Formats: sequence, structure tokens, C-alpha cells
Amino acid sequence: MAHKKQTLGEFIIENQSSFQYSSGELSSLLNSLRLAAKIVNHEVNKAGLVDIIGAAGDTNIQGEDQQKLDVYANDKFIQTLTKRNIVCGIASEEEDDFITINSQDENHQNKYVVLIDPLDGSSNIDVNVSVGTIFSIYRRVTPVGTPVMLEDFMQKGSAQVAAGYIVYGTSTMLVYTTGDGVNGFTLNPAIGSFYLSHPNMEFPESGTIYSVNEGNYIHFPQGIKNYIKYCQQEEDDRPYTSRYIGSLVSDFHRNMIKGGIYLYPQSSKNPNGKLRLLYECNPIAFLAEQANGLASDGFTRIMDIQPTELHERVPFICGSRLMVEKAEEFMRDAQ
Ligand SMILES: O=P(O)(O)OC[C@H]1O[C@](O)(COP(=O)(O)O)[C@@H](O)[C@@H]1O
Ligand SMILES: [Mg+2]
Ligand SMILES: [Mg+2]
Repeated sequence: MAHKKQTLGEFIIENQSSFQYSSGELSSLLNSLRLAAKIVNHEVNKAGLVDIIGAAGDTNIQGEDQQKLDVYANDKFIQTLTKRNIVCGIASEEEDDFITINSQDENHQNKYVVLIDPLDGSSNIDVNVSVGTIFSIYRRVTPVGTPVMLEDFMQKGSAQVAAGYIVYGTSTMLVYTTGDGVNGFTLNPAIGSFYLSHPNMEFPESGTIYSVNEGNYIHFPQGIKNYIKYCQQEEDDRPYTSRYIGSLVSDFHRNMIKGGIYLYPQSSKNPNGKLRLLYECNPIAFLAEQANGLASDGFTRIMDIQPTELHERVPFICGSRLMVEKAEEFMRDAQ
């Protein structure tokens, strides 16, 4: 059981050499995210006791009412990354445009950009249901020494150097990949350190859980309707169990451990679905594939999609390989 004693900090250093561009900068960046996660976790755990639940009174560029915890988490991640002078740019669900970090880095020497969904599952904040944070990291494409540009963020998911999430649930976990498998760390609140609790996480090839907001069923494309019917049929290991938390991070985390599929398809209400390609779908897709799962929009591999806008949405199907392939088959057949 030796691995249980390994802390996240130790694991990051120990595995630094497996990074493609190991210069210590990515390790410092991951450590900054670890710190920000602990700060936000501390506030999440007090939700209900402190003035952190409810709406903040503003709307973000997606037209969504920002929750106080959305704003708090956004501020804490941006402050931590900025103060530690570790990135050259940040894009966030809660910021209209990307942020250029050059206050302390006059020569623009930092190599990485970070894209974050500071608080995922916002509709669950006030009702004490698990929520999360999602992050995606790229190496900039514009020359070091010049200000960061939009194109540094408009990279395909396949170019990610690292991605992960924090789930603030029955325990707080940080799960991430640098392209060498997926590892999960649980926060020991008494000590304030993350410990390696879930090494080499992998999706079971198939499962019996499907996660979709069936309240939107009538608006779904025929292929998705047919797949949901297939999940509910009395045959083989079906009907599957329906589980939908309404927090992408939490639904994904459960399905990665138990086997399952998560779907947020396009619909007549949301022609491109709801989830954002850059800071929700790409990082989750990177983790899924590193854990032997799959992620697509029903037709195209998510990480092959060329982004065109910072906050663009895409239909999202993700999970155990055989289940995603089956859903894609229904989408093709219905076309
Ligand atoms: O309430 P709906 O329409 O089913 O949407 C739930 C989905 O929306 C999200 O809350 C979107 O994320 P944010 O909370 O970060 O905006 C996902 O976490 C979740 O899976
Ligand atoms: Mg989200
Ligand atoms: Mg969010």
C-alpha cells in the first residue's frame, strides 16, 4: 500500500521527466492548481455557513447567472496562477475574453496557457450536491517573448499537455493526466495534502450506467432518442441504470470508476448542445482517452475538432469505449 503515502507534490516531481517539455514549469503550474483547489475546497465546504451561495447578480458571456461560488472560484484560480507568475494567459468560463498575464513577466517568458471552468455544476451549489473545477493546459504556439494571442487558446484538444478536474464531493479529489495515464488524489483535510488514492484510473470497456438529462428527450436528435431507448430495453445487461447528477465532473468521475456513458447532445433548444469545447469537453475528452474511454460529438472525436471561438459549445458523448461506439452507431444509422 506504499503508493497511498505518496503526495501529489511528490508525484508531480517524480513524474516530471515523463513530461514532453520537462522544465519544471509545468510542475509548478500543476502545484499552483493544487493550491488553488485547496483554497476553493475550503470555501465550498463552508457553503451555507458563509455568504457564498446564491447568485452573484451578474451574467457571464454565456448569458448564465453567475453564482457567487462561480465568481469566487474564478478569482481564486486566476489570482493563484497570476501571483505565481506561472502562465502567459488564462481563459475562463466566467471571463468574456482571455486574460494576458504579463504583469510580472515583462519578457513574456512563460510557455503555458490555462483554460478553466472554475466551478462546474453551478446549479448544484445551493443544494449541497457535488461540484467541480475543470482545467486544460496547452503550450503556447506564438513565440515566447511576445504577448499571448487568441491562437494560443484555439488549439485542438489533441495538443493539450495536461488536463484534469477537482471534484468537491464526499471527499475532495484532484484527477489529472499529462498524457501518461490518469491518476487520482484524495485530499486529507486534517493534513491539507492530496494523496495518491486512485493510481492508473481506467474506464471499464463497458458499463450499465447512462447519464443524460432525460427532461430534454423530446428535443434530442433521433439517434440519441434511439440510443436512450436501447439503454432502457429489457435485453442482455440492459436496462441500464439512469444516473444524472447535473455536474459533468461528478457524472464523469462516477462513470470512469464504474463504467458508463454521459451524454449532453444537441437539441432543438441547444443546436450545439450546452457544454463548452475548450474548458469542459477537451479536458474531459483527454482524460477519457487516457483512461481507455472515448469522447465524441456523435460523429467526430472531440479532440480533433478545430476550435473557432473561446466559448463555443459542442454536443458531447463520453465514457466507456463500447458504450460510446454504440451511441455513435445509433447517430450514424439515424442520419
Ligand atoms: O441542467 P442541465 O441542462 O442538465 O445541465 C447540466 C450540465 O451543465 C453543467 O452544469 C455546465 O457546467 P457549468 O455549471 O460549469 O456551467 C454541467 O456540469 C452539467 O453536466
Ligand atoms: Mg461546467
Ligand atoms: Mg462553470
